This record gives sequence, structure tokens and C-alpha cells, in this order.
Amino acid sequence: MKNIATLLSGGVDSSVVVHLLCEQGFKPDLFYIKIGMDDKEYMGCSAEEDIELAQATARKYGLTLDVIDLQQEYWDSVVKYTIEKVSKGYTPNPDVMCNKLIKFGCFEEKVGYQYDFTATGHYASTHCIDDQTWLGTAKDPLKDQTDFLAQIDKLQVSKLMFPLGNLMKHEVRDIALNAKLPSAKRKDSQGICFLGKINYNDFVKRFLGEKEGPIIELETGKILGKHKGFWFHTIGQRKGIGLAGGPWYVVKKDIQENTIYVSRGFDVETQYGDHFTMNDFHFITANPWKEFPKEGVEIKFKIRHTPEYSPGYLFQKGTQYLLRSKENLQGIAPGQFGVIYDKDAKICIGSGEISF
Ligand SMILES: Nc1ncnc2c1ncn2[C@@H]1O[C@H](COP(=O)(O)OP(=O)(O)OP(=O)(O)O)[C@@H](O)[C@H]1O
Repeated sequence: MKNIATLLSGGVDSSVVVHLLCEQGFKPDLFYIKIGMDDKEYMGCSAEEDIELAQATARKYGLTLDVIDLQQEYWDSVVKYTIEKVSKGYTPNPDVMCNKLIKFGCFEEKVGYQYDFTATGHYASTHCIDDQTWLGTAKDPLKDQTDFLAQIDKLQVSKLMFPLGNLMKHEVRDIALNAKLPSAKRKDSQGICFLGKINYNDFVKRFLGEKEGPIIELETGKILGKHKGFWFHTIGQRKGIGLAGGPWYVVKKDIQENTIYVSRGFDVETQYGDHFTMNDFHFITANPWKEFPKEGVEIKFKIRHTPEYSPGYLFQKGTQYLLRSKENLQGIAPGQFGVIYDKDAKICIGSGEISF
């Protein structure tokens, strides 16, 4: 019998994982990971509510729930990475790092290593091809979370179980309602591990403060207003720029000068690009392409958390990888991960940070 650790958040998805595993005859040990600060200013009381719901689920199935405190580790790794990137003008992705370093990193070192598998409620799948485990996409394209998992490694993926990968979200909700799970009627969580629970700008302000700088129209050079620090803005951003007569989009940032450049209009050319390079490209399981043809390898990719996979070509240039998109892309922001899939978007091959 497989020995399974299950990461339980108190939300609907991971509770359904517990239900499905028990239905299959497993008796998983359940773990809630504490990653936020106890500081109420940051967290409100949602962690307490999460833990109560997780405990209720554990009781319902007669399983044990342990709370694993990884707050310090989270701040030392994920928060540090986030602030470092933001201060250099990049657009970080804390969720990607939380999965790699915390949920499947520190947790594995402290607890997970004692188990054969770790199960989570991520919408993703695993596939065994040629004796190796590969990360696969989820059946529900709206819920697929492989882009958040695209920095995990071969060892991590080989130990993971994603029991929801073959289900649509509405099926998961139905299972939760029919099984009368304590979390059945809970709303979906909104992305970013703990940052989703606080105001992102307040969080950034606490670390980097404010520093006024100009907002300039790219095409005319006209100063249109002021911003409070380039770190509050990201390429492609439309909301929260504070200018009248829009839509305005952030199209460029000058970090040295603390200047934000914007363009106006629904479909302005300066918003678009069709290629980017990635540093330190990370293959999850292996590099499936022994050689890169001159015309590139045909792939699908994502540069942000969207349901669509975009078509493009991947090229290798020394230690860097270059992606050329078949379609124009809006808001290519350095720091985001370019996540690469096979051409049918079935396997998530890996990811690399988009460089300036
Ligand atoms: N604090 C936590 N402790 C333990 N596991 C967690 C925690 N947060 C998330 N997870 C695990 O990671 C998975 C994906 O997390 P995400 O934040 O995307 O939640 P979700 O898709 O809304 O899932 P859920 O409905 O279970 O909260 C969860 O299903 C769960 O298995």
C-alpha cells in the first residue's frame, strides 16, 4: 500500500483529493503548511479559518492533520526572491517559487521524504514516458496550474500525485457537495500563496517604500503624471496607473531614471512583441530535443496564467533560449516565466525567466 502525504489547504480542491484517496482505499496523512506571518496586518485571520476547515476534513475521514510551520523558510526564500526581483524592475512569480522551494522543497526535506508520494489539489497530471515521469497539463484548461509548477525538478515530479488532473472544476465541486465536505461551499482562492490575501502594493511598499517619478507618454515624450515608484508597475499593466482619458498601458520602464512609459489605446503596437529570451532555462524532467533545428522547435507556451496556450518556436542560443511567437503577445514582462509545452500542450517541458 502506498504511503501518501497530502497537502491540505482547507480549500475545496485539496479536500476533494482527500475524499478521492480515501475512496480508493488509501489512508493519507494530512499536512497544512503555515506560510503567512502571524502578523494580523498581513494575514487577517484566514489561516485560522483554513486550519479549522482542514481539521474538520481530517476528522470526517478519521485521518491525522499536522500543521507544518514553514513561515521563516517562506520569508527567507519566496519573499526575499519577490522583493529582490521587484526592486530590480522584474515581475516576479511567487507562486512558482512557493511550489519549487516550499510545498515541494522544504516540506519534502522536513516531512515528505518519509512518504512514497505527496498528493495535492493542483490541476496538473503526471505521465510516465520511457521510464521517466513528466509533468502533464490538466483536463480543465481554465484551471490548469502547470505554469505554477514549471520550476519543479525531476525528483519532485516523480513523487507527486495530482488526483484532480483528470477532472473539470465543476466535477470537483459536485464531488465536494455530494460528499458534504466541510469546505464544499468555499470560494476559490485567488492565486498567489499568501500575497493573494494581502494587498500586493502595501506589501511592496513596506519593503521598498515610495519614490516619485514621472509617467511619460512613449510616443510624444509628454509627462502625463507621477507614479510612486517603478516597483508598483509592470509591463502590460492597465489598471491602477491613475491617468484619465485611457486606456493607458505601461509599455516600458526605465529603472535607473525611475520613469514609467505608457501608451494609449486599445490596440497600440507598442504593447506588443513577438519574441523574448529566457535565462537559466529549466527542463523539468529532461530536454526532449537533442538538437534544435535552424527553424526552431514547434511548441506551445504561456507567459502568464491564462487558459490559452500560445503557439511558437523555441531556439537555443548558447546558454539562452529564444522564443518566437506565431502571434503578437501583449505585455511581455521581464521576470515572468516563459513556460514551454510540447506542440499539443500535453506535457509541460520547463520554464525560464524572461530577461530584459
Ligand atoms: N497552506 C497550505 N497547506 C498545505 N497545502 C496547501 C496549502 N496551500 C495550498 N496547498 C496545496 O497546494 C494546492 C494548490 O494550491 P492553490 O493555492 O492553488 O489552491 P487551490 O487550487 O485553491 O486549492 P484548494 O481549493 O485546495 O485551496 C492545494 O490544492 C493544496 O494541495
